Amino acid sequence: MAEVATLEPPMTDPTQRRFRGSAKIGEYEVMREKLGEGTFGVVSKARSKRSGNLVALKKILMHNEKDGFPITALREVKLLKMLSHPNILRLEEMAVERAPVDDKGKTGKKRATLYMVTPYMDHDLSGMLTNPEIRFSEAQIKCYMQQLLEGLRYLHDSRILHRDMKAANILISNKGILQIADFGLARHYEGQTPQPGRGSGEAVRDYTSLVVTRWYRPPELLLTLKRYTPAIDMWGVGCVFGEMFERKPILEGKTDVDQCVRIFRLVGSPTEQSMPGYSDLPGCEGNRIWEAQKGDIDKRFGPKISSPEGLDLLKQLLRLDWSKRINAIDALQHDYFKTPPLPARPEDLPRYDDSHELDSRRRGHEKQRALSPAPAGGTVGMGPDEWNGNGAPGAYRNGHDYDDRAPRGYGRDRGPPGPHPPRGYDDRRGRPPPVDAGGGRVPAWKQDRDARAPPPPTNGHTLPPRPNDLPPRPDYPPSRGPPPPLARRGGGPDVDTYIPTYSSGDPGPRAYNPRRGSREGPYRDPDAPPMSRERDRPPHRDADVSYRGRGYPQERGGYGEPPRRTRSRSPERGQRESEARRERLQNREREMYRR
Ligand SMILES: Nc1ncnc2c1ncn2[C@@H]1O[C@H](COP(=O)(O)OP(=O)(O)OP(=O)(O)O)[C@@H](O)[C@H]1O
Repeated sequence: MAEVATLEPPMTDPTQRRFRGSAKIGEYEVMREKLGEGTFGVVSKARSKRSGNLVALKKILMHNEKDGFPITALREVKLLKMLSHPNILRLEEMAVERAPVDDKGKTGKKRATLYMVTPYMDHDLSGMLTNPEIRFSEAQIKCYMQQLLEGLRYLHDSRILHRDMKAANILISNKGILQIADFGLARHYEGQTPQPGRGSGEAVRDYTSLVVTRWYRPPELLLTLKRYTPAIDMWGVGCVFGEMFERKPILEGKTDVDQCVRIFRLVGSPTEQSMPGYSDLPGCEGNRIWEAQKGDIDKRFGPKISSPEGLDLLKQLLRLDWSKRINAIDALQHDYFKTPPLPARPEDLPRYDDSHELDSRRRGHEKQRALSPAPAGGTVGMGPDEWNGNGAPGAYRNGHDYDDRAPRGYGRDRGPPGPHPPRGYDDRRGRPPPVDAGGGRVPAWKQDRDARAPPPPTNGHTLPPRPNDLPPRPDYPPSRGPPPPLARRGGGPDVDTYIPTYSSGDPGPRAYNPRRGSREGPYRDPDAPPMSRERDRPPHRDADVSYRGRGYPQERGGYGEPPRRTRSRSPERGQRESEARRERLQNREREMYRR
């Protein structure tokens, strides 16, 4: 929360009404139950009885009542309250629905439900692009791009990283106004604001790299750069720009490895010239499968983007070198916006029937395709990390192999809409995910009976892709042979695998220095909570904590199986241990939410 408190007051737009305060939910009449849903909110369409205006009510889901108000929602509310710009969704007020009272006038343990009230926007970009009745003209694309860049310029100038730039988070009204929404992953950043002609500048501290929906995630985050800059949002803008021409996400990676392969296939494989410092990034070790990619961006987008200026802007947004990737200030000055057809005026744009991402999912326009989960908003910095060997496709969601039956959303999977889950699967439609006996969230892999436990974490080391993650053979030169054997390290199934842990005597990977990568000392994830004492102690086979955060030989069970216990424990001791473990996990989770 500290980072929010230190926010400098952003520039304000006097034409925007400011945050009002709180209202009662009874002041709104719900018109449509569900416009959209995410992990922390179900969004409904409503009308204000006071003003008659249409609004969107985002219900803040409390997955774990014990933990109180979700930190992501708190962040979102705090940031939105401070922001004021025509291209940023405005938070009008919070609406409260009091917990139902019983005969004695008591609410019991139930808490009030909170809603974020924002102006109703007729469409989101993802919904529009999957609506076959909507076709964008080039002037219209330019108009939307200009507004998107204006919004981002304002955000970055206010030292805010959005960290979840994607088409579903870009809202558009029938007046042609575009607004950036969903600040659940946004945060304040330290460092210089972007300056004209100077990219996004240098970052001054580390943040978690587990942000941004995979299909929109920039290569530096896929390779786990932590000292990142607003350039991560600019990559997302590039993806959205391309999407407006192809009418579907341009890089639909099924795993993080596959995502990289697709990126490099589009823009060329990284070299020290095109992406200085890439080979020092933690995610690069052992993953050299992309060396021969050339890049087919001209061939792919040349015919679709009619002007060379448009193609150039796309290339500058999708630049591998994050320090040189174009910033919003410069992008707005790009010749693309100065050459005919000139950007349309918002008020001249056509009006359409409402289009939301959820509608397109319902209409079945989305093909059955890979979900591309980004980290849970609430689990930023948590959860299995593919590069760390847990990276089964979909690992954020179900902790093991990619499974396109799984529902969207659990653990705030920030992927594009997916197919509906099978009956009986908790699809979180307004319901919280299952909780375990201790009130904690049940790891997704535990919810799915067929799922194996996730593979062990690897202390922040990069592991080569598992065979299932590998792209088809042509991308993997046979001369290289199969990927090297997996280094075994790390912990059990319910561990926050994002936290690097080392057994004694194992220095672990060394720290990455983003200023040309000197590697010094044991690597420690800056976003991780302090190491627990257990993890600093030498391995102890029997206790659960002993295999958590430590390697165990492959022959002991392969992926995901913890080592077998060799000594029996008394039930009391077992219970004590599991309570202690639960408490540790909850503390860790709380710590993670705080980041
Ligand atoms: N003000 C609004 N007007 C109209 N629709 C909206 C509005 N706000 C959100 N939506 C719809 O709800 C969807 C989800 O909203 P939002 O991204 O804020 O929720 P979320 O819980 O953070 O979702 P996710 O976890 O997928 O990011 C949007 O894609 C959009 O379709």
